Amino acid sequence: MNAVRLDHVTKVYGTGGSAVTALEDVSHGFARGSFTAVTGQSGSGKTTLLQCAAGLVRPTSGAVSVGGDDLGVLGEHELTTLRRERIGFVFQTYNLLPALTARENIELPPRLAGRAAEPGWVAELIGRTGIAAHVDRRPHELSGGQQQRVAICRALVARPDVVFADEPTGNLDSRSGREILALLRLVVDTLGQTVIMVTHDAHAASHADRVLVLADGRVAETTEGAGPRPGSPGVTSRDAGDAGPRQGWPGVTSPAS
Ligand SMILES: Nc1ncnc2c1ncn2[C@@H]1O[C@H](COP(=O)(O)OP(=O)(O)OP(=O)(O)O)[C@@H](O)[C@H]1O
Repeated sequence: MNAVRLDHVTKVYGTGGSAVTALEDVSHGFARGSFTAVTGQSGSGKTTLLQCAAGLVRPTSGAVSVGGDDLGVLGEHELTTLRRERIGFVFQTYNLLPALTARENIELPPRLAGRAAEPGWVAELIGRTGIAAHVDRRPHELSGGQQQRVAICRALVARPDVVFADEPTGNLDSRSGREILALLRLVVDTLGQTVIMVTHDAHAASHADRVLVLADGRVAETTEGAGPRPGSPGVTSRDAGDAGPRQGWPGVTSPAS
């Protein structure tokens, strides 16, 4: 079962002589519970793919589905609702609201949808991402890595079908970047979450199960099974511990569990 599927997606910006084909006939299924990195040179179409897959940009032709629902038949209002309720976003620049505390930022998506956040789930996310001591602070009082953990909690709070991460480690030092990648890995392995991450960084891509390499708007290469699982040499217990609780999340206490 795919969380997200693109079928023959083409996106052309502009018309006539100034037309740019950013994506050309891209077909790909992103399996539920998988971690995919989308990589490729600048201008290869990574952001356009993410925006089409997330319903932010409509393809010129082809179809996109999220959780089995065809985005092409949805109006703007329905698309906005789908993005809010079924898609989580993590950005390079965190995009937290500066006037709100970390906790208020995390609880914002359900509030915007007119619902209260689930207290147990919020508490679990805060605990698991290791930010319990910081939740009453505002974003400017947090480090970049802490802000990105808050952003990951916010992305997960509505239990979305998929989380899109756009260069999530781009603004972080290498240690914080490693911790965030380990955390995204845990989110996939322990919550069964689907993560699609756009990145320039080959090291970041190596945390994924699958790497999609774009070139000139096409899928040039797909590499399977690149990502390390918790307990494997690629994800050290130190990385995983830094990303969350020392005991690990349920189901990741040992590689065999
Ligand atoms: N809104 C737009 N209008 C016109 N052309 C655009 C628009 N957005 C992207 N493009 C063009 O589409 C192509 C793909 O751009 P895209 O941003 O998807 O690539 P990218 O791989 O994400 O690049 P980068 O790594 O530099 O962010 C590029 O040639 C870009 O100039």
